[in-house]
Amino acid sequence: MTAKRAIGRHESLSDKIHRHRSVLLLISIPVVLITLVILLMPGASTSVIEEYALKSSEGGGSNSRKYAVIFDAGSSGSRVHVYCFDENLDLVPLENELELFLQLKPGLSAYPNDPRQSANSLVSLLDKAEASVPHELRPKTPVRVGATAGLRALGHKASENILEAVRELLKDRSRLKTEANAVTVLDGTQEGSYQWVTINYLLKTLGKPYSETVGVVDLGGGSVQMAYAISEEDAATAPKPLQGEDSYVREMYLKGRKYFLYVHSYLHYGLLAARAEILKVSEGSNNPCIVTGYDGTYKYGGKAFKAAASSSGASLDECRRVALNALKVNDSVCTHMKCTFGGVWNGGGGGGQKNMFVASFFFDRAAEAGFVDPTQPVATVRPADFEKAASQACNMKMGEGKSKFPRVEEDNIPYLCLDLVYQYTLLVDGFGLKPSQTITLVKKVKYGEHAVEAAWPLGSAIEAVSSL
Ligand SMILES: O=c1[nH]cnc2c1ncn2[C@@H]1O[C@H](COP(=O)(O)OP(=O)(O)O)[C@@H](O)[C@H]1O
Ligand SMILES: [Ca+2]
Repeated sequence: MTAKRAIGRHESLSDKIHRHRSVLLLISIPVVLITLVILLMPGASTSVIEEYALKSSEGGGSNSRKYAVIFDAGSSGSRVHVYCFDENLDLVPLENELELFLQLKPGLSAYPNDPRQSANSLVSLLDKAEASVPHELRPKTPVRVGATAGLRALGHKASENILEAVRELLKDRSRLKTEANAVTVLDGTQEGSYQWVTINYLLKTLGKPYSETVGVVDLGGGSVQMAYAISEEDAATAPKPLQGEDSYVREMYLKGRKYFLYVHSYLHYGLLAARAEILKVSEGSNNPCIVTGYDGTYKYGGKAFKAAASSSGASLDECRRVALNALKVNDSVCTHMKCTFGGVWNGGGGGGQKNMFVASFFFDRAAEAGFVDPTQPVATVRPADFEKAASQACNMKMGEGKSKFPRVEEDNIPYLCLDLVYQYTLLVDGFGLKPSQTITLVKKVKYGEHAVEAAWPLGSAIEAVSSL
């Protein structure tokens, strides 16, 4: 042992290398090989650097992230959307999705005489929305509450009391930033133009010529909106709105381009409100739109309407006549070049109306009627598909509803003929689309790998963060 140690003490470096040459060879071969591969592969080493640079700018970029919390106080329910934008105003995922989206029923207008209770119905949405915004960004994050047809129909006093209670709730319970006018009843023009911005933003058509943008129709419960971009010349000759009506054209500056947007909202012509309008036409007697065998009452906006099938059953043709009557297509004066219905200017058509993205109840009823797949975000259909489904629904008896239309909700069975006839009539006789024209029914729009709700709050969020 001692001898060996003595030898070791006097061993030179070259002796050591010689003695361990096989081990050193074993280690050095892979190291040399890896180095060679890195040096020979073009761009390999720079891609490592780029990836790092990307990561570090993402880290720094999170300071320039902007969140927005938008409440959609709709007539049939309340919803909240939380979005996060980067410095280029692109949507950035929050956890796994591009937005936080939560909803509940009923809407604020279900509590017309109790503003506090109405406002408190938003508490669970508010708490979850606020929790999804990073702590330090909350005081900088705008929160907006936009109420639509439900509060519009309640009238100024009752809706203002509810909105005041909502303002109080936000002040007491939340650290989010409430700008002046953050809690309001949206006018129909705002609602329609936000919807147009949402869809065109998600389709990445903003910034392109107006004829490459798409038009939108949004069929809510209480109101329906149509919006599409028109040429500057057409905008210049737009008729003046009637007394008390919103202007027909809005100018918007988006992604470096000026757009002239034709937009109109029809209060009382959302799907649930239109049922009442159609039942009013038959004034307390039987109605040819009600499914054969049904005898009941339809409640809407605090009023009750007789909803009873006629003894001969529902009829597509007769229901069409009643729907045309309710829309006042033929018996209202059109003082403009061309009207939709109720004496409203139709916007003149053109390239911005070529592709129509039709949302909300159009998608939902088409899915319940079975001609659209509810698991897909969009579907291409024709107005004629609504008529075809209507003819089946108008020919069935109440008891056949579940087997003929397995996806229809129980409460909607008596009104399926009415709803589908109304939707067809609104598109074709109201908005003047051809029965054979293809339209896109839309629930969500794909944006990169994700899909985002096709609803007006994104348009409002973009406006809110653009001014920060
Ligand atoms: O964010 C959304 N995503 C998907 N569908 C929505 C969204 N918001 C509203 N809708 C659709 O609109 C329908 C009701 O409209 P809403 O309650 O908003 O009436 P309103 O717009 O006339 O006030 C819902 O049944 C639903 O189909
Ligand atoms: Ca709505």
